[in-house]
Amino acid sequence: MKTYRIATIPGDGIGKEVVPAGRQVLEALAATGAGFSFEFEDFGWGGDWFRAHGEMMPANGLDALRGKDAILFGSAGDPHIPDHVTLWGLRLKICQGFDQYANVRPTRILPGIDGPLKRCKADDLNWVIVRENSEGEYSGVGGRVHQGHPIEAATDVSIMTRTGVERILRFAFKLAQSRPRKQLTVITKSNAQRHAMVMWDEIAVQVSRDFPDVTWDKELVDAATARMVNKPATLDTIVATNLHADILSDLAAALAGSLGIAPTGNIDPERRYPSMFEPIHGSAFDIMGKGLANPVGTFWSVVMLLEHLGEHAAAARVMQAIEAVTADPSLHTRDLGGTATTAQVTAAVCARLAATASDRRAA
Ligand SMILES: NC(=O)C1=CN([C@@H]2O[C@H](COP(=O)(O)OP(=O)(O)OC[C@H]3O[C@@H](n4cnc5c(N)ncnc54)[C@H](O)[C@@H]3O)[C@@H](O)[C@H]2O)C=CC1
Ligand SMILES: CC(=O)C(=O)O
Ligand SMILES: [K+]
Ligand SMILES: [Mn+2]
Repeated sequence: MKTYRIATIPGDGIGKEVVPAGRQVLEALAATGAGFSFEFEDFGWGGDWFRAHGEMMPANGLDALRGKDAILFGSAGDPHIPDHVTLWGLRLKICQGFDQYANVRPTRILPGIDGPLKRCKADDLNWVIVRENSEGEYSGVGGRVHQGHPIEAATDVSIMTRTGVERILRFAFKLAQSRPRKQLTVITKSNAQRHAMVMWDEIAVQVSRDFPDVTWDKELVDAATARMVNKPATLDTIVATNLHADILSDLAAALAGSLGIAPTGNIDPERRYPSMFEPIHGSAFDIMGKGLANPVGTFWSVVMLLEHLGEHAAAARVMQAIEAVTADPSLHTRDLGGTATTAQVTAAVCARLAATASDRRAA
């Protein structure tokens, strides 16, 4: 029987609640005759590790992850440590260290969930946002001088390389091609940002020639927000820069009902390194430690993890279990207007997996 080696990194805040819940779902899946097993290794990196060791993860931490089949991540962000220290010290260190350049963020309105758009039917909103995850606005290039003086200056330089832009556009065209509508929207800001974003548009034209069956269009990012709200059905696969897609995907999640539902994969498409799966949300300081976190974003990330491992039947089973649970309003957490706890939703998804396993045995 195949055993997958999975690293779990809960990190901070509600990451410590939703990652153990995600692991429970994977264990329930394996226990119900999935035909494979998991070997988990948990890493206690994050804010607590920082307080003890002065760094968010060990300097050689990537070496401990390198041999894993996948990583399940929670969140980096601690109320008592600056956000740029926590994010760069953990999540971005892993994403950049393992060149996980494609950040894939699907959004759908799951059964039973009441989205905020009154004219949007559930079927009208079915998107995958592809976020460039290695460079652009989050290259980490820049500096700060004369701190505290009137002449203080600071820069965050956005770096776009032809290699980086071409590989993410190629990934996005390929993903669009694999979806039924074969439709891609390339989002930039190439009116105001007249260098790198113009290069991005030009490379899009070049890459599109290799995908003649994909219908594609361009949208500026400001107009794209309005289109997401007013004409959601005109979008399918979307590709955008690191910053733009970060923002658009939180909007997408909210339009589909809650930030707590949305999943993501930080993917190395070439499979040189392990890929990392996480809910798109952060540490949620306002609800951490209360058992209120919606674990669905993590469970859907687990589905993406299973897809990445090639376990398509198991992925479909977990997705069906999630949808059966969202369809029941008594199992909605507070962000969805319900009263269920993280533990109750997790137990319900695990029970559903057990039930479908016995259905399969009976069949
Ligand atoms: N991938 C990562 O590691 C990320 C880390 N962060 C970090 O997290 C910290 C907090 O960031 P915020 O901007 O407040 O964003 P956030 O995503 O943590 O929270 C925004 C709002 O959404 C709610 N929310 C988020 N996830 C939820 C869930 N699963 N269930 C129910 N409600 C949920 C929160 O309660 C809060 O009201 C910061 O340190 C930030 O840097 C933020 C985003 C991603
Ligand atoms: C850091 C962050 O906001 C994200 O990865 O979505
Ligand atoms: K996260
Ligand atoms: Mn974000």
